[in-house]
Amino acid sequence: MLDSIILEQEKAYLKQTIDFLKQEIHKGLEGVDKQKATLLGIRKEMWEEGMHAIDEFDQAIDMSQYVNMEAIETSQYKHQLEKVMNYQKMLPAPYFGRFDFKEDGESEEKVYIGYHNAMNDDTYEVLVYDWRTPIAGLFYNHEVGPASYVAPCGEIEGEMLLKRQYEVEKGKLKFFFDSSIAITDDMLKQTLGQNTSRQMRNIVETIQKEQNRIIRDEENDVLIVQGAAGSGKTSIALHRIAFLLYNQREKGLTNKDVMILSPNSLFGDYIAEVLPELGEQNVECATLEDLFEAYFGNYLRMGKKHSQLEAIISSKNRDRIRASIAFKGSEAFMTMLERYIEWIEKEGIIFKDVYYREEKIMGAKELKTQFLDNQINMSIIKRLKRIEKILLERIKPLEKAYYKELVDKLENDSKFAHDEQEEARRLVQEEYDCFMSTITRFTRVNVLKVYERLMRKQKLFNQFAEGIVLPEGIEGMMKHTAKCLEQKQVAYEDGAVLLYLKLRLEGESLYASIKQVLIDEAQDYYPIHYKIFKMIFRNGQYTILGDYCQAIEKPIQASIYDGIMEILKPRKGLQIDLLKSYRSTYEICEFAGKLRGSTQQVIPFERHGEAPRLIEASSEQALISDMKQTLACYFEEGYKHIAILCKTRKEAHYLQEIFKDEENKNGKLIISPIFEAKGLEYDAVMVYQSNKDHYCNNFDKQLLYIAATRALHRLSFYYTGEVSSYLI
Ligand SMILES: Nc1ncnc2c1ncn2[C@@H]1O[C@H](COP(=O)(O)OP(=O)(O)OP(=O)(O)O)[C@@H](O)[C@H]1O
Repeated sequence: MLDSIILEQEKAYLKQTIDFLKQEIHKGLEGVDKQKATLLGIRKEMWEEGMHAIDEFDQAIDMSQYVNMEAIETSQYKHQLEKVMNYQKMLPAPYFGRFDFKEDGESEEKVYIGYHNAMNDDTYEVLVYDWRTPIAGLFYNHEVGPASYVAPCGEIEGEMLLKRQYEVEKGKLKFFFDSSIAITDDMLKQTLGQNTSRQMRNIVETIQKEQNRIIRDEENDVLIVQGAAGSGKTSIALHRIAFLLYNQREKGLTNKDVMILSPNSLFGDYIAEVLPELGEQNVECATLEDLFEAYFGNYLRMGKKHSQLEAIISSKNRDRIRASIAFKGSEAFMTMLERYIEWIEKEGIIFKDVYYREEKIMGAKELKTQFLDNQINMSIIKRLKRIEKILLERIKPLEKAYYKELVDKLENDSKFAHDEQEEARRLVQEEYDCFMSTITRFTRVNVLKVYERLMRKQKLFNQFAEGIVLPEGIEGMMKHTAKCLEQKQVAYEDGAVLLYLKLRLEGESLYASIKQVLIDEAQDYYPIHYKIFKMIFRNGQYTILGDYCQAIEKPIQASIYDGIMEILKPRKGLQIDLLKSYRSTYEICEFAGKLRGSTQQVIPFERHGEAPRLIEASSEQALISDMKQTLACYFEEGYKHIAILCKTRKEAHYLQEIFKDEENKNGKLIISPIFEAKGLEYDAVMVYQSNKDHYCNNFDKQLLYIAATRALHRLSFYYTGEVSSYLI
């Protein structure tokens, strides 16, 4: 009886909300049309009043009024349009949750939570609260009982009397339940049980308490999140952006002030839908390679991260490559680079007396004094540019005199039968070019050459290496690097060094306006990268998300985050660990736990499925045939995104050829090396050739961990010979 009354009440509220939304959409669309007409009118008038031909001061003042009016109207128009669009999006399911909250000393309030606010502008009644409002935080943070939240006016205390979740589809209430009496989170289980899609989905309706804390944190300038595979790090990053864009809009934060540093360019595509789904515009997603390009343009290209990983996995020299990468990214090497930069400043630039024709313009000593006079902390390159400018200023009168002298001379030369002035200009230019080529020998710095010099000159290198433990085979590494740099071949790890040197020598920040930086797959970066980020995003707050167990080219160490705070030096910083994993079934998660090279226990979400399978085959042919059979079964079971993961790109090409006809109209088959699947997920994963020879050391184990944790529902390993000992 009581239940049916509640059901009727809920149905009535849903109808009331939908009616309200429809009415507002209708009104809004009319308003938008009118505003559009007004705006077009203003723009037309502006044009007719001669905006295109302002030459009087008064006219400019008149015009500025039009410009202001136009800006106000445009902003109102955009706002109105946005509201209509949000309401349209809300129509099929205006909210997904509710709680009843009784603030101390006030009456009880029903708070419905949805993707956006729905407020009656006449009565100020809020029918639905945006999930990002302060009060909505209660929904994610509290069960029934005493509860409080921080509103702009301070902490509000009270009691949560009821907490309810809804499934509304196409405007119809399908079901709802009170979560205070639910033992397991049914809604989350249902969501996680679905198939994955090509693109990442939002998790607004089921954000967990520990995730919510990170999404809503506004206190810390640097927030480091260490989380197991599938703990929701990437999802959190995107929801955090949506939260910050909503809550800091008034402080002026826009999508242009936010940057995601992603592991590869495909990743940007994978997450592209989430922010628009949440009603926000996408933010820029860049890789380290993109940052490099922004600074070096077309002059230089750096190698891709994937090529680096491929080299490590496939090369016989993998230990040497690993050692070189680790060293070039280390604090120790940066100390050396700093010593080198100091040396360049003090001794490395050889100034020479400068002459214009015969006349001395500036002596070497004066040049050096000018250069070292650095009261406003200018970068080396800027100071050199300043010197270049001074020198050019000084030769200007001499050039003029020279030009005059030449014209006179040519005019008096009866044998000269051409245009004297043109000839004089040519000769002055010639002299100028000669002057420039002399001074630019010390006023211009080529970063590539600077780095190459360090790698080529052993004595110089040793001078800066004092007290630093160098890796074995350093001479070979230097020679190899110098040779590559000479040929303008920049490996991924050398790209970072060049970027570091460029930023330090030039001191230019192209991204100083970025206020929020989100770094995903943080375990892939070295101290040098964080120093680079600090220089590039000098005004940014950072959210750094990673899992040290998903490193590929370096050993598993929980300490990888230690240096980050030191480098970024936040006023306030925090590291949070996420131990619960949501992506995979309980069985897959447990299985993957064995591969996770850490003592940190991961807590699987209680969603059960088939245990991962190890399938032995007598030959390669049999193995492929087994895989084909399983693939067909997986498609049959309704899985839509299936991946075959292998160790190298070469294997991936081989498998792509073999499986080229296996594409299924019911789903998609993706074949890739494990390192390319990082950060992504599939309904089912099959791992090719997971025998002992293929996966034999700790780094291989890390690859297997990444592979296993990509699977949501099904996981199987195929091998011939003996299975890798890590899997049993
Ligand atoms: N609160 C949640 N509600 C619903 N789904 C969730 C929740 N948290 C995580 N998920 C789901 O779990 C999966 C893993 O999330 P995500 O990719 O963000 O994790 P991750 O920590 O970045 O993983 P990895 O380190 O493996 O890249 C996704 O399918 C995501 O939708």
